[in-house]
Amino acid sequence: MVQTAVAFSPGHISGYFRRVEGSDPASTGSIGAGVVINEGVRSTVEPARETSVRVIHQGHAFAGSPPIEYALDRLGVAARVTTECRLPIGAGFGLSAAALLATLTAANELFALTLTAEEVAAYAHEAEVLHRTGLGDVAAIQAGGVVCRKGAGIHAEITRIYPEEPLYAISLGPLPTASVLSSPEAMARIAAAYPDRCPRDLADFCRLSRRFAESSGLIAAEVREVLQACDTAGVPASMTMLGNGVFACGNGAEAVLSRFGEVYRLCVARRGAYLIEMRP
Ligand SMILES: Nc1ncnc2c1ncn2[C@@H]1O[C@H](COP(=O)(O)OP(=O)(O)O)[C@@H](O)[C@H]1O
Ligand SMILES: CC(C)(COP(=O)(O)O)[C@@H](O)C(=O)O
Repeated sequence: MVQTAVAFSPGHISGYFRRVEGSDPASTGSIGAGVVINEGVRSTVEPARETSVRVIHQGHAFAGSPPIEYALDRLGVAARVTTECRLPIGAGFGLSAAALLATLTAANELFALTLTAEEVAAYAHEAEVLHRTGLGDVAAIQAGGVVCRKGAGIHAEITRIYPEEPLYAISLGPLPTASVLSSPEAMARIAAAYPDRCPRDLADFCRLSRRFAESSGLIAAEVREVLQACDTAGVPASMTMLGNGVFACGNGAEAVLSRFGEVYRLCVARRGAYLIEMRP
């Protein structure tokens, strides 16, 4: 009998977004653009009498993840879950969505729930919206690419391009997504800053994101310092939404960012969440 399922989901860097308020969680979300990245969350799921989640990041383990606990409950299953990631949590890399998608993808196989990938995404999206940990990340992560979401929710029209070039990112600390999504002032500035067009390529994505970040009022002093260094070096860069971090692309990006912290070299993901293995 199979006892363990392991799945992976890529993360997502949001560059710009606008909240869309629907009549229920399924129709609530955001429009906007972002990049699905090859780094994300690996989740190991085993059946258990009661659900528990262990989050492992850089050798440290933390207990609990309300969105995952909620989503497993919605599926009517109980499991012992271990998530692992290299990128920092709460830093705008869409890891809450990745953790949900990886865990639910594994749970679907482990418990033979026979959900389609869209149904898995629907449960993950609901958990994100209800816990205010994300709006458009799950919709984006359903497949890879530089993503432009033209409507809210997982069934919205989404265009994707797949550039080969890498992008680079650093984190200067967390910015809890719920704290921004719960602030009417911040949400009003964000709505007014929305650029209202899709990016043509990765450099265009960086530029549109930067214009949005500038008018959103979300740029903290330490993020500003990194962006200024990128400007001086002629490197297109912006802020990871929603985190105190910077992403940048093109020649020289890695060299500039490395002056401020550990640089993550990221590629544009080719696909969404997938099962890695089932083992006894
Ligand atoms: N790797 C992970 N494993 C399990 N839960 C996670 C993980 N990453 C985020 N979460 C959940 O999401 C919450 C943070 O959400 P958020 O600030 O949106 O992070 P991010 O910007 O990384 O998506 C965490 O408190 C936790 O409940
Ligand atoms: C920006 C955000 C609302 C949150 O993203 P994160 O902090 O990475 O969970 C995202 O879900 C979006 O709608 O674009």
